[in-house]
Amino acid sequence: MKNVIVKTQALKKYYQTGNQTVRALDGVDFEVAEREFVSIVGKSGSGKSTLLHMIGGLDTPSSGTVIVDGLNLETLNSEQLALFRRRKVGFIFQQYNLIPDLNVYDNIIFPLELDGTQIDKDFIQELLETLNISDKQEMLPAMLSGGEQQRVAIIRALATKPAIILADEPTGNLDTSTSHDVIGLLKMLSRQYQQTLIVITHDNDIAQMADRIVQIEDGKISTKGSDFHVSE
Ligand SMILES: Nc1ncnc2c1ncn2[C@@H]1O[C@H](COP(=O)(O)OP(=O)(O)OP(=O)(O)O)[C@@H](O)[C@H]1O
Repeated sequence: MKNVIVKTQALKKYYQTGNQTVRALDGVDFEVAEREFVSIVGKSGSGKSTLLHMIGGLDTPSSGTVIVDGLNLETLNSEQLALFRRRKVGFIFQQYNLIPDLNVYDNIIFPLELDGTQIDKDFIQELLETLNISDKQEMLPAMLSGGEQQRVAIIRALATKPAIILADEPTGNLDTSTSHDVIGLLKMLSRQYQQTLIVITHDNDIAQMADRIVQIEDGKISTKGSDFHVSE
């Protein structure tokens, strides 16, 4: 039995808009094992991003518990939560969120500098080479294609050596073949560096690349056809 690195219990997130309550998450019990690659699928508005935000400590639950790598996020103050986000988790979003005025290399090391962390230059060069972008490290993001920008965002997420990578529609802006390449690389790197990978996707082929697919429906983990194991 593998160690559980992410665990949510009776997790709820309700949003109040006017006199309407949106039950974005409505009782989610969810576990991810260390080094597992899980894809999260479900219709638009089903609660996928909300779940990822809770796991990443980007937002707080209405009720329920989120435990990541043995830390109950509820018990962390805002400073500890910021450290948790910077050190434990690597985020990759559909929008690459690169800083336009910084070149590729400086974008990658930006979170490390923010955190005052020692920069492992060899590791960054290895990532740049693996993702075939080392010749572009002095370029500004605007000079890169979408796929290249997303590869930079992936390196930036991996550079801090986080235990968990959380990716929200990371290939939503890319064509199908680039998307599959990018996820293939992400999967390979997460294996290589023994990271846990959670990816939200609308793309069935990408979902199938995971060890396990979890389906969210109306803020709950769907019981039909979900949580099945695609591979060992
Ligand atoms: N800040 C907010 N205020 C009010 N409602 C919100 C807020 N954030 C999300 N919601 C609502 O919560 C529900 C779940 O949203 P969420 O973004 O988690 O869905 P999703 O499955 O990620 O959708 P998509 O695939 O379109 O990104 C939706 O009905 C959404 O409108």
